Amino acid sequence: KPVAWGYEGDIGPCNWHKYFPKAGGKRQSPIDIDTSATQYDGSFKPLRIHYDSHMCSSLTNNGHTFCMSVNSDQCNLSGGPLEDKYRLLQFHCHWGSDDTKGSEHTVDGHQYAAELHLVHWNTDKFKSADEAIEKNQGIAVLTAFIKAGKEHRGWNHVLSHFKDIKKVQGTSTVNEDFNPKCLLPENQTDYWTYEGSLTTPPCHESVRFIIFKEVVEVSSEQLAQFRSLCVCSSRKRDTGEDEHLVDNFRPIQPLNGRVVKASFQ
Ligand SMILES: Cc1cc(C)cc(S(N)(=O)=O)c1
Ligand SMILES: [Zn+2]
Repeated sequence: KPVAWGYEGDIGPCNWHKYFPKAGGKRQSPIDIDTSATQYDGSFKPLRIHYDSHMCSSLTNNGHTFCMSVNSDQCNLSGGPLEDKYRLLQFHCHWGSDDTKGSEHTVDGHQYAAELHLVHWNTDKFKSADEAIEKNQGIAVLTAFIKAGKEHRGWNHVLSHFKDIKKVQGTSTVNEDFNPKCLLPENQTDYWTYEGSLTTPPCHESVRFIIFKEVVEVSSEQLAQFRSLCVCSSRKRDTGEDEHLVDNFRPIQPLNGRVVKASFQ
């Protein structure tokens, strides 16, 4: 029977380690990026992000976030700090109950309104994503910070399916021409990178994070749509309304001597 976990109370992040021991490990995510302590690495090749848009995908509410699964072998990531080729598996976001919080990583202590994770698995070293998710160098997550500002037209292609996944385990098939590359910032040469973990249980220490410096803008109304998703517990609050999925970000974790590299000076 899977162990329930969440973002508040007894099943919250402070207790994850009791059932998911990796959560108490030495290379956990997210972290604060202290820009005065990052180290420029001039050896990185250009990031190669090749996604096609004819990929069939489905959008699911897994009770912790929305997850757009992708099953195209044409969506690949390589270069930058990566030694191998990685394939896009899914993307999802983390957000907060208002625009002042929501990202998992922070920059010089600043928290953004949300954070996009494009999750890829190492197809050179492993035979399946399920295997890669547990292994060092198995996963690479392209990460973009999101702040409230002007509307983002690309995000509407995802948000338009939210009505089908309001309830937990709701799934919607997405067959339109949608290329998630449009969700990334224009500047894809300036990023920070470090070795960390899945930011939700089981918190496997298998992730290379690549975090773009440029912040993406979406409108406050679009952010409010993120918050409209309902959680798996969705136990009725005393007001009787469904609980909304809010603050699904993990607090920052100890750096434990890790160095965050920068692709820019
Ligand atoms: C549980 C989990 C699985 C995957 C593939 C990715 C993550 S995250 N939030 O670190 O991107 C979490
Ligand atoms: Zn994530």
